[in-house]
Amino acid sequence: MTVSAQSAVYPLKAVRRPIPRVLSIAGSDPSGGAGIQADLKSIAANGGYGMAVITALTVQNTQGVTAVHVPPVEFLRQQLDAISDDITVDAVKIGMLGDAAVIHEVRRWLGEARPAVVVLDPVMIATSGDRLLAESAETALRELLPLADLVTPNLPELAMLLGEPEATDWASALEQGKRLAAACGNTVLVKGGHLQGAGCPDALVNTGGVLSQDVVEFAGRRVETRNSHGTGCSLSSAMATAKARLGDWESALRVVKPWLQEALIQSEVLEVGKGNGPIHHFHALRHALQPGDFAVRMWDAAQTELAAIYGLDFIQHLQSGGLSEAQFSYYLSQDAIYLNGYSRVLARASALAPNETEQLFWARGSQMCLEVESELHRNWLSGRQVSGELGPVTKAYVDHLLAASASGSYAVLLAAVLPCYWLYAEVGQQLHHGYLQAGASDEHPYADWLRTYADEAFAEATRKAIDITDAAAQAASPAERAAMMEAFAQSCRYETAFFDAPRLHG
Ligand SMILES: Nc1ncnc2c1ncn2[C@@H]1O[C@H](COP(=O)(O)OP(=O)(O)O)[C@@H](O)[C@H]1O
Ligand SMILES: Cc1ncc(COP(=O)(O)O)c(N)n1
Repeated sequence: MTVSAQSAVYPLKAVRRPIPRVLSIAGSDPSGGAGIQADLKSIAANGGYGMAVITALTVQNTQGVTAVHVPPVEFLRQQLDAISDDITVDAVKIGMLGDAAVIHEVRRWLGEARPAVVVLDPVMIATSGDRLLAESAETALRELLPLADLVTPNLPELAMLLGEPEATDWASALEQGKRLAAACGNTVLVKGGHLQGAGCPDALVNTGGVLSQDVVEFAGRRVETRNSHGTGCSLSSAMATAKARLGDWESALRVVKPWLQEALIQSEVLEVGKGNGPIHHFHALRHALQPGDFAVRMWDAAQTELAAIYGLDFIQHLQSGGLSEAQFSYYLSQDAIYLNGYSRVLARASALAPNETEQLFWARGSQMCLEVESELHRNWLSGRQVSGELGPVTKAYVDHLLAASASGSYAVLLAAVLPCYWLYAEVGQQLHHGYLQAGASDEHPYADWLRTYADEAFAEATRKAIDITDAAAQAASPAERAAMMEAFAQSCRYETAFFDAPRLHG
């Protein structure tokens, strides 16, 4: 009994490879949007292991091709043989071939290596209009077509291969596709990219009964973009990969077409070149957060509140010395109450910390809060008339921190406690700087207080707290990160409210 690749129980149409080894035989585009550079990205983005044998070098950017260099064909032979002598090639994509000698060499190799899947993108002219295949090589290219399982011409190439005028509507493009498929005995992917209109269809065409119908159409929306450099290269290498992974052309195009459409939609973010830019092959990849990224996001989020804090009467009057004694006393008394609650929350961060270093850091922070609290009572509040009653903003801020500590997420709790370090250190440094700029007068009514602000040890602790929170964000899930930003932003708002509370409640 021979083992068939087709299972009677499960509709497998061919042996499928989870990570197919896909070889691109194509030209190089140094700008990275087309040719082997696009192929390797496309193969990887579609789940394959990419390899590349270079047929030709181009001098190219998004604006066009200015020169082509075809290396000695003997060297091409060595590259091809080196691959097939060592590696099982599950699929091959053939792109720019340059001239007839290259085509003959690739033809020889295909005959010997007999890869399971061969996709031929009959590249002749680049999107920019520049020739990528010598005119004299067109006949050799036509003769190569029957060796491919799938041919992916664009409409001008389809017309040239048939020796007919270019199709200007979808129906005649499909008719041409059928004629080419019948002539070559393989499957043709007819592409609608060069037509006008809101739609951008593609179709698989085979008149030999290989597909579920002779013509299988895949509708698609046309993306309004100039970034179409390398779409044909990317499509053909993605199809080679997806065919080896999924087993049949229809399943392959069903996943590749939406991928390509999204790559066109998201191409704008790349900002590559002044001409026809590349598509975004890795649009589906969520980039891992790099160290420092989340700190930058938090800093950006804090800017509105920082500006609001600097604009507050309390801060401006504290700086100028015009702040009323009653408001300053209210601020100090609420600070003492707040620090007691904050100390408990930092103790909770210490309890949740994943390692001893962080455990110790937050425990020290917690202890420091209690020390500053008693210092406030001893040196600042003892001689003042203050009620010591819990104010509404202090209560709301501490409740918010307690809620964050009850969330059970270390990362969310850190995001909630961070503004008290960061914004306080920032505002404190600005106030201290302003005090020094104004001459650091001993006559300033709040001179003693302003001098305490330039505490390098607190600035250092703040930097450490930012780094720890940033690292926690890297380890967090996207949902947890969103909760972190929310908790951080809310604490920033409470920082502003805390500085404004003496005006309202003092
Ligand atoms: N503006 C567009 N919007 C959506 N898909 C497009 C667009 N331009 C091209 N495509 C798709 O890109 C692939 C390549 O098409 P095409 O531009 O016709 O070939 P080539 O890049 O070889 O000239 C096809 O799948 C086509 O449908
Ligand atoms: C090296 C090389 N190969 C192929 C193309 C075609 O690109 P497109 O996919 O835009 O038709 C190109 N511009 N450069």
